[in-house]
Amino acid sequence: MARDGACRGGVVRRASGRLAGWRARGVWLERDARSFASSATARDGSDDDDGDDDGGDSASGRGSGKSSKAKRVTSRESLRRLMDMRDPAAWYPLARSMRREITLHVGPTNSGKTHAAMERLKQAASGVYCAPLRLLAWEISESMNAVGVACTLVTGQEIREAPNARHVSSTVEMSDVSSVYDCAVIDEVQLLSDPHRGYAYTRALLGLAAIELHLCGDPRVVPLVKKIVESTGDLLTVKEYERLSPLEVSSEIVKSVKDVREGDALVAFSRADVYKMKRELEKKSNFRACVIYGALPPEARSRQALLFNKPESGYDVLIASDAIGMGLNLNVRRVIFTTMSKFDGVGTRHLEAPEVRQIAGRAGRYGLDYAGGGSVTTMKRSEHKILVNALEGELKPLDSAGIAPSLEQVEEYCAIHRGASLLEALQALSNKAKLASHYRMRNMSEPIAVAKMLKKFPLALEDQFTFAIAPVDVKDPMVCAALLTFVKTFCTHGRVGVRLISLPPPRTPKNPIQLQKLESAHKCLDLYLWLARKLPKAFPEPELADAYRTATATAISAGLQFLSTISDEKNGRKEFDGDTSYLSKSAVKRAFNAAKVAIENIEEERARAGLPRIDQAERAVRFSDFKWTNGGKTNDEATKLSSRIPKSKSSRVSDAKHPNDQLDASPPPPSGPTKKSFVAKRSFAKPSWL
Ligand SMILES: Nc1ncnc2c1ncn2[C@@H]1O[C@H](COP(=O)(O)OP(=O)(O)OP(=O)(O)O)[C@@H](O)[C@H]1O
Repeated sequence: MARDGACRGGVVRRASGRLAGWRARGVWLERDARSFASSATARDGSDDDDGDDDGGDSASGRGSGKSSKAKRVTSRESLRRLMDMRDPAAWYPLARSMRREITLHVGPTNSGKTHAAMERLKQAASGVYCAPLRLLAWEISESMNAVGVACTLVTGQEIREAPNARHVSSTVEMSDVSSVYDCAVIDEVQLLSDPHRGYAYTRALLGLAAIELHLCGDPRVVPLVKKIVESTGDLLTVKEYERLSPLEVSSEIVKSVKDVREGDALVAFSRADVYKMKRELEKKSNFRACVIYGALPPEARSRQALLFNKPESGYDVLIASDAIGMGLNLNVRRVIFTTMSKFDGVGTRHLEAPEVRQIAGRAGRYGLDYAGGGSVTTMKRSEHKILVNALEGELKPLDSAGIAPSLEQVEEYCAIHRGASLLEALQALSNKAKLASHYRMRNMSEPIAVAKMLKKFPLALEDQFTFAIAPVDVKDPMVCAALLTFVKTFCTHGRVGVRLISLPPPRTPKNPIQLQKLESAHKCLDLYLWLARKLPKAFPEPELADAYRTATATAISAGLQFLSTISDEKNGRKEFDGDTSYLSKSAVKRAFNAAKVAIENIEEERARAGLPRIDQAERAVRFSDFKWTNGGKTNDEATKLSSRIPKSKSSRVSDAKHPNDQLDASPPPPSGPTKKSFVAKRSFAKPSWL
């Protein structure tokens, strides 16, 4: 209880040094809180084991039997407590020491609920905005800074500090539950129920220590939030909103791309379909199309949105996947569903009503050109009825919020079951934990699949856990290969250079295949940056990775512009006279040159410090032991990992929730390669692949 007292004292004193909170204390409080519930007993139990081994009991068979029975009882009790996750609210003592005023803003898309919450946030002396996407976290930090509210950006990959900032814009996974804020906003709170990311929303909702907490989401979330708030003892007010501009279902079916008009957004559900539609449109009409889909880096998505929104850009039509459903303010007149079905990793299914509403709601955005009224329709007459039903019917309320096992719980499980692996711990915690009826365990198929692959590596438990929860697009073999390369190099050298990733040449991509390679490279660099934040000593080149990432995103954006098959003459528009400097071929070259300069600077610094050149050793791994790409063929192990992810119904990943958006996964584990990892390395035999 002494620790509890310390936490509570911290509230009154008001936490200082918020960024330090992320870096050092973010996990501590959760760990601390859980220890009230369970860890003490577990630790005591294992200490007893040691005592018994060299104690007098060994001389007496009877005494020893009694003591091992006692140990078994203690272990069972520890396990029972560990598996009892019915009250996650108790994991956040700082937030529990307050009576927060929670306002739940609910309404359809484009009803001004986020706007209302953001107005409160701007007025507060200190605050935090928790975004569902990195793109949105960036946009909010920029818009806050633009109106004079200094706001720092925190995502899984980067921290951009604004001088004297008392406001923070972060992705929900990175929300800081260890500091006290005057105001906090959680956007798109209905994602509480998302099978993959819901746990991060639960953590933010239960853990944010904000005097005023604003939740924005769709009305389906009301009963669930009420239920959760019952357990926290906070004050809850629900505010309902109506759409600010009308949205009608148009009876006009868009039978072919010839019927497409300026301001239309065509929605398809795969990258291939997006490009197919773009080719067809540009062949048969005078329109040029922007594209937006989940695998595009946030910067590229934002630039495509900018081109589409600017009337003089020559890009009048948008072709997008369901990635447009969230986070972009798009000047859309009409949303056209090219299909009402999508492949979700298991099979082809009809779109669910909430998905349809989220996407359709992009038309007629308040404050933009078509605010007078947006419309929505389909390309197939047979699917029009599905659209109408999806928009008109009652929606089922959400009934459960996500929860995920933490590193501390995994460690505790392994302490109780001596010798248990990460895989066993994850499987047991995700299958056997006892939860209240309004919580459900996060879909663990991806971390479990990665944990299986990691079993053969000599890693400490904590490092294994970090790699297992790393945000990896498991559908992309190049990214899976990058993860394996990183793990292997980490085990052999303890230090991982960014140039292990074979970057495509600094050229504007000429076709969707070249573009796809750049997209994959961008995801690998994102992964490196994420790991660099968790294990900074082992991944020492975040600046370099960031320089490459910027260059790659620039090349992708330029590629998207130059991929248009339609000429300016045919388009009848003059060149976009806005800021296109970042899109030109020379800008791409400049960005790649900046990356080269960054490499040289890093090497010079290392030479001055008497350190060996980075990567000499890592290069050896890359060229001999591990071909992660070879003439376009991907590494076998990576393909295996990619194919091992069970395609269960619950593992559906909508393109709107593309792993690119999820690159912040899970709360940050303590940073730096742990001492334990090196202890572990020494105690393991040389791995067979060396
Ligand atoms: N009172 C207002 N004054 C000016 N602009 C507003 C106001 N309310 C909303 N807006 C603008 O209307 C648009 C939609 O608002 P907002 O994003 O808050 O809606 P929302 O209900 O959160 O929708 P979504 O869930 O689709 O993001 C935004 O561009 C926002 O800036």
